[in-house]
Formats: sequence, C-alpha cells, structure tokens
Amino acid sequence: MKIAPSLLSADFANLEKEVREIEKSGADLLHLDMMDGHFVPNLTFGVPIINAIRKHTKLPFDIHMMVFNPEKYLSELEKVGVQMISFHQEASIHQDRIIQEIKERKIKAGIAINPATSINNIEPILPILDYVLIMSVNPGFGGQKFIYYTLEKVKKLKKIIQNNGYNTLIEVDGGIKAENIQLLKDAGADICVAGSAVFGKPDRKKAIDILKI
Ligand SMILES: O=C(CO)[C@H](O)[C@H](O)COP(=O)(O)O
Ligand SMILES: [Co+2]
Repeated sequence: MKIAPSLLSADFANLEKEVREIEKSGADLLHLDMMDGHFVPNLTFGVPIINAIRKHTKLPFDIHMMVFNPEKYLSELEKVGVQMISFHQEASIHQDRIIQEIKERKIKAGIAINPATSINNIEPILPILDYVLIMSVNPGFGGQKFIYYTLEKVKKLKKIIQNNGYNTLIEVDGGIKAENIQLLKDAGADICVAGSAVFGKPDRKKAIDILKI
C-alpha cells in the first residue's frame, strides 16, 4: 500500500524544506488539498503554490480538488506537471466530461466522494476512472477523527472492482493513523493519505515507516 502525506498539516511558512524532507522520508506521493472556501468551508492554496513546490521535489503530485468548477484548473495543473487529479462527485454535474479532460492530459483521473455519498453514485463511471478517493472525514480540515462506517464502502467498492476486472485504485483520505491503517489494508485500500499522522510528527520518516508496517 502507498502512503501519500497530505501537505495540509505541513509548516506552510517552510514549504520548500517540508517537501524536500518528505521525499527523503519515503513518501510515495504528495497529496495536495486544493480548497476554495465554497465547496468546503476552508481555503488552502491554488495552482501558484503547487507550481512553486513542484521545483523542489520529484514526488508524484496527487491533487485533491475540493472546489466547485474543477475543470477551470486543469490546463494550469497540466502545465505545472501533476500526475493525479481527483475532484468531488458532489461538486460537478459533468463528471464524465471532466474525467475525459483529465485523461486527455495524460494525468490519472479520480473522483472523490464524501462520507455520506454512496458508491452507487459512481458505479457507472468506474470503468473510466483511474482511482476513487473515499473520504473518511468530512472534507475541509486536517486532524479530524476517522469515520469508521466509510470502511464498508471501501470493502464494497473493492469487491465491485475485482468482480468486474477493473484497474481502478482505491485511495482513502482523512483521519488515517497507525491505529487504523491495518483496517484499511484489510478493506483493500491501495493508497492511504495521512496529513497529521505524518507532517504533524517531528520524525516524518519514522511516521511513514510505522504506517507502512
Ligand atoms: O482532504 C483532506 C481534508 O479535507 C486531507 O487530505 C485530510 O484530512 C488529511 O489530513 P488528516 O490525515 O490529518 O486527516
Ligand atoms: Co485530501
């Protein structure tokens, strides 16, 4: 299973140092939470900041867009050089079109779903998705408690993917820590995002090693 540290819990005044350190600490991806203050009640960073940190690490960039009108940012993100983009099922009524637009740019396309959203809503588009991002907290903030009922969605989705022979990966995001990561492995998660459990710790390498056990 891959670990994607979320920059949301990093020291925003020292981003260059933070991303260099996380690359050396064994992170597989860098998870970047774009929030617009409308889709979620919080504002983080946009393309200029993502572009600034792109120069300091070779880690694949996993962009989690918690924004309305996600299609507005695709062209700029392509220029920056990002490898994965997910947008929220709840934020767009043109999901198929946006997925195609991401894939045309040779970027992996994912759809994110809130804890209260059923996976039935995304079943029709599973064949064209590279990954599904299952939120295990309500989007908007780092450091929240893991919502345990979302594990059932991971298990159900894994079965659908396996039964149909799809290549879709499952990423889980929110409240993931050493205490619950085994449950996510057992449920079939391929990528786990961890913000406070990695950037919130003084020794990031040790934090990632613990999650990978
Ligand atoms: O998308 C997110 C919040 O909306 C973050 O990726 C997530 O919360 C990571 O932080 P933590 O591991 O501290 O929960
Ligand atoms: Co996220």
